[in-house]
Amino acid sequence: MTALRVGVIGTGLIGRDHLRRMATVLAGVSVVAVADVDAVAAARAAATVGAAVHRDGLDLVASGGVDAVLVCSWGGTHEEYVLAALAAGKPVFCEKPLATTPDACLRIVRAEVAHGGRLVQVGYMRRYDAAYRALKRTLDSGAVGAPLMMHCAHRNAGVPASYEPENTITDTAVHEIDMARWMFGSEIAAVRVLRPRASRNAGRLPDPMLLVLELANGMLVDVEISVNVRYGYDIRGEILGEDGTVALGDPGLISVRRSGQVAAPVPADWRDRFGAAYDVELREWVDAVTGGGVLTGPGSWDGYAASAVADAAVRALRTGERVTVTLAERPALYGPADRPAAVAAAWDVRESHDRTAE
Ligand SMILES: NC(=O)c1ccc[n+]([C@@H]2O[C@H](COP(=O)([O-])OP(=O)(O)OC[C@H]3O[C@@H](n4cnc5c(N)ncnc54)[C@H](O)[C@@H]3O)[C@@H](O)[C@H]2O)c1
Ligand SMILES: O[C@H]1[C@H](O)[C@@H](O)[C@H](O)[C@@H](O)[C@H]1O
Repeated sequence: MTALRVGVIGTGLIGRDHLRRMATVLAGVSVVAVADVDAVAAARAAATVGAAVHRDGLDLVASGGVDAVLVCSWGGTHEEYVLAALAAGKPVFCEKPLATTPDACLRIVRAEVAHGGRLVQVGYMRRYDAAYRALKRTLDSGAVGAPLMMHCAHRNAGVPASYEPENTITDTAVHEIDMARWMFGSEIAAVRVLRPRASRNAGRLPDPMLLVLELANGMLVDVEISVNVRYGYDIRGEILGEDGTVALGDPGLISVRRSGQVAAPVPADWRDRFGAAYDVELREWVDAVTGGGVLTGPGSWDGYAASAVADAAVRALRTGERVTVTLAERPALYGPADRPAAVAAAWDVRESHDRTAE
């Protein structure tokens, strides 16, 4: 079998990490081209894998030698490259966010629908993380009963100086927004943002904050966002069900007991915490693209829905009000919204009780 020939646009932190992954971890894929507005960064990254450097991203997408594209540039540039890949009929894996506004995401959704089949996957890697997958398996088995609430924390040791206040939602909380839709098979209907006093490390950022997501199925998901905790990268989640709870475990591989204390390592950053998830994510994407092209990962619709919720949350942050989320009509291409069996069963029972009581 010939290897999938991939071009990577954006050779910053995650672009280089995916480059290394495709060159040294995954089979059946070869990075043949890179592009970056920073020509020095592009040349340096290309040299690590023996890839060609393209003048710009659009030139890379159009290249006959590139079968599929990875978009790892800044969020504001994603739309142009994803639309170009769709126009060329090439599969495209786009790092989150799919685009920076719901309208831009909808333009991608419409272009994909016009193409007539799924070509886009968005880099929401938590869906590939062993711990989140175990959480979902346990939930779907019915072991803790119908879910009522989920408590999450998303803590970054720090963020780049370029981080704008709304990036705490559009770049950071957007992972929990996607995760909640996937975990519970329900859209998010409304959002609120609460803020305690700011951390002395906050600078000009709204740090920390608490998002409260109201799901269409009646659940609440709360998310603490802290982007300057200094001590490491800390991702938490606990689901409260009607019959029990299930939580993400400690990601550290070891714990040390010494001098009357227990110590365990905290991941340094997202590469440390989610490295294995990115491996699975890209392996499944390469397998799907080379094995007939049926993409099952998060797609354009998911990217759009996450962006619509993030947009509402940014308004909630600015106004202090509860903001409802209104989604466009879901095209048939993306199938029916997922409903995990346990959730569907619980709500069907409740609806029939409600009807009996009337
Ligand atoms: N899934 C995750 O957990 C995860 C983790 C990190 C970053 N990301 C996402 O990946 C993207 C990149 O993040 P990063 O941390 O690697 O940023 P980065 O700043 O380290 O790298 C971005 C690169 O894109 C290049 N670039 C900017 N505009 C370009 C353009 N028009 N054409 C080509 N190249 C361009 C920059 O020169 C830079 O080298 C962002 O959308 C970010 O949200 C996702
Ligand atoms: O781009 C990064 C990345 O998406 C990480 O997974 C997230 O924890 C960070 O907050 C964000 O800035």
